[in-house]
Formats: sequence, C-alpha cells, structure tokens
Amino acid sequence: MDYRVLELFSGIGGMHYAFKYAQLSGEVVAAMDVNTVANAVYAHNYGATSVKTRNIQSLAEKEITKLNANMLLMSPPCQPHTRQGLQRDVEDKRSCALSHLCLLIPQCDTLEYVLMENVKGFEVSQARQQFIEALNKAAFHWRELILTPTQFNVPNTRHRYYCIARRGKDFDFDGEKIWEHMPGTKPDPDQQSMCKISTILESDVPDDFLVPDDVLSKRVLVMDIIHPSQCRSMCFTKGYTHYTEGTGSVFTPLSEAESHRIFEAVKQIDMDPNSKDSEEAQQRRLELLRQVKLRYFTPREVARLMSFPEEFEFPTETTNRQKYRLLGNSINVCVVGELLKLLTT
Ligand SMILES: C[S@@+](CC[C@H](N)C(=O)[O-])C[C@H]1O[C@@H](n2cnc3c(N)ncnc32)[C@H](O)[C@@H]1O
Repeated sequence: MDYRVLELFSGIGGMHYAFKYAQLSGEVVAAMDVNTVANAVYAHNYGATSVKTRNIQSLAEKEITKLNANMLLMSPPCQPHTRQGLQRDVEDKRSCALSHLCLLIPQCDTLEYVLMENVKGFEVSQARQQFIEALNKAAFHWRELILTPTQFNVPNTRHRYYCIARRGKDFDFDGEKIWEHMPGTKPDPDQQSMCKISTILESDVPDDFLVPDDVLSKRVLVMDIIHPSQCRSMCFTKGYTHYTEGTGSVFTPLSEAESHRIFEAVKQIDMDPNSKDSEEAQQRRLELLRQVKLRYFTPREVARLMSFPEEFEFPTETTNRQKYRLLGNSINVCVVGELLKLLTT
C-alpha cells in the first residue's frame, strides 16, 4: 500500500522521520504548522514545498480529499493538558484546532489511518473524549497507549499518550485498556539492553554548554545529573537550559564515585552555619562545583535522545534556544516509528 501522509502540527518533522523509520512506502503529501521557525527547520530537511505555514483551524475537508491523504499523523499542542498548565482542556484556545479536526475526520472518506501523540494526562481530558467520538463516528478501530522511549532501549524518559486508529481491520490486541507497554512485548523492569548515555555524546563539546556559575551556585542541588555509564536521562522540554528544574538532565564526564566525592565536600561546606555569609567559603564551594564540569546536553545530543537520525540538521540561523524549544516540543521518532509499524500491520 502507498501511504499518503498528512502531517499536521508538523513542527520540525518528527512524524516525517517516524514515517521513514517505519520504512513504509509512500510520502508525506503535506505538512502544516503555524510556527515559521519550525517550518524553516522542516524545509531545510525536506524542501520548502512540503511544508505550509498554515493555521489548521482553517483546514477544510475538500483539501484533505484533494490531497487524497489516507494517513493522518499529528501531535496537537499539549499545553491545554500539561500537568504544569492550567488544564483548561477544550476551553483553551489552543484546543480549537484539534476540536476542528474532530469535526473534519468523519467527513474525510480518504482517511484510513490516524496516529495522534499528546502528553500524558490527555487520556482523561474532554479533548480526548471529543477525539474518540470523532473516530467512532468515522468507523475507526482505535487503541490507546502510554509509552516511553526507555521501553525501546533509548535512554530517555518521555511518557506520552498515543492513539492509533484505522478503518477496516480491527487490532488484534485488547481495546479495553490503555496499554502501558508495546502489545506483544513483555515489560522489562531490568532494562538490560538499554543504551548507555555515552553512546549519544558528541566529542569536543565547546565550553558554551557548561552550566554557568550562577546556576551552579544556586541550582545545582535540583539538577538531574547524568554520568557517562548511566542509561537514562529525563524528559527534555522546551524550557531546557532556560529553566533548571524539571526541563531535562545535565551531564558530567566524571564517574559517579568522583562526583559523589565532590558533592560530599560541598555538603560539608553547606552544613557549616557560617558558610552562607562567608565569601571565601562560597568561592571554595563554587570551585568544587566547577570540578564536576557540568554541562547541558547539546541540541545534537538531545536530538539523538529523541531518536532523530544523524541526517537531521538545523539551519545555521537557528539559535540554540530555538533548537531546544523545537526539540522539546517534538516527538520520539523511534516510539512513533514502532507505533506506525503496529498501526499498519
Ligand atoms: C507538540 S508540537 C508538534 C511538534 C512536531 N510533531 C515535531 O515533531 O516537531 C505542536 C505544534 O503545533 C503547532 N500549532 C499549534 N497550533 C496550531 C494551529 N492552530 N495550526 C497549525 N499549527 C499549530 C505549533 O506551532 C507546534 O509546532
């Protein structure tokens, strides 16, 4: 079968890479997003003709039919549903595009396959309810899953909600529950075959990526620090490097034992009641912390943790801040690629 993919909320094209990963025949017939910075990255990798700067709220059934799109891949904005957000759900204007699509889907006879990604939490939203109703109305069979790249030996945690849906043949796994691992695989609590973080590192990373002194002094204790022999990292979000807490891990080239020794010495200083007001003690503390050589993961390393292929590039004009924002908003290519295989077999 030749798939004709409509990629909506396309960002930097994570879904397009997932489609390639799954080695399905066919092409992405159109990609659409309102973000011109993301679209420039998309065009840099796939050519300008494939991506349109477009508000999805204005998409019409006729256009989808004219494109003869039979597969819809999308990761709509997650802010209405994130735990950190206000969870205004369908009341949030960023939900409008998805609500609009829920009206369109039952009208689009060409569509046979749908894959949607969203944040964990979406499964209990009203938006999810709307979406499932649209799929039912259009006679799709559907399944829901919450998966993370660590289940695919990628050393990055990113729990995300996925819904896969198709017309015609039903799935041969239970539809009464939300799957928390890939159907047909066993959950592997030991994760023996997980890649080490050292396998995704760039060599000769410039000092620009070192965690600055002020962040080191004030925020080091809330950082999630990863050593080369570890097999994990936390979810990278769009605020990475800008906000410290909960936006992604940082890296030290030191072994766990070496950095533990340094943090013990820092702890000793912190336990001394006079150290807080002593400039000399604070300077000693900072010098100790500098020895940990903490740095941010580079955009290339974050892209690798999101399973983007090496051929993926940013245009030279994209700033690091923009790269982190775009990657933080994107998807894990391997997880979606595996789901596409599941969807199409
Ligand atoms: C979660 S991100 C999707 C990222 C994408 N899958 C990727 O791989 O980079 C959501 C995207 O939806 C876009 N977006 C939000 N509202 C939109 C709308 N009404 N029309 C078009 N794009 C929209 C944002 O600009 C953002 O790029």
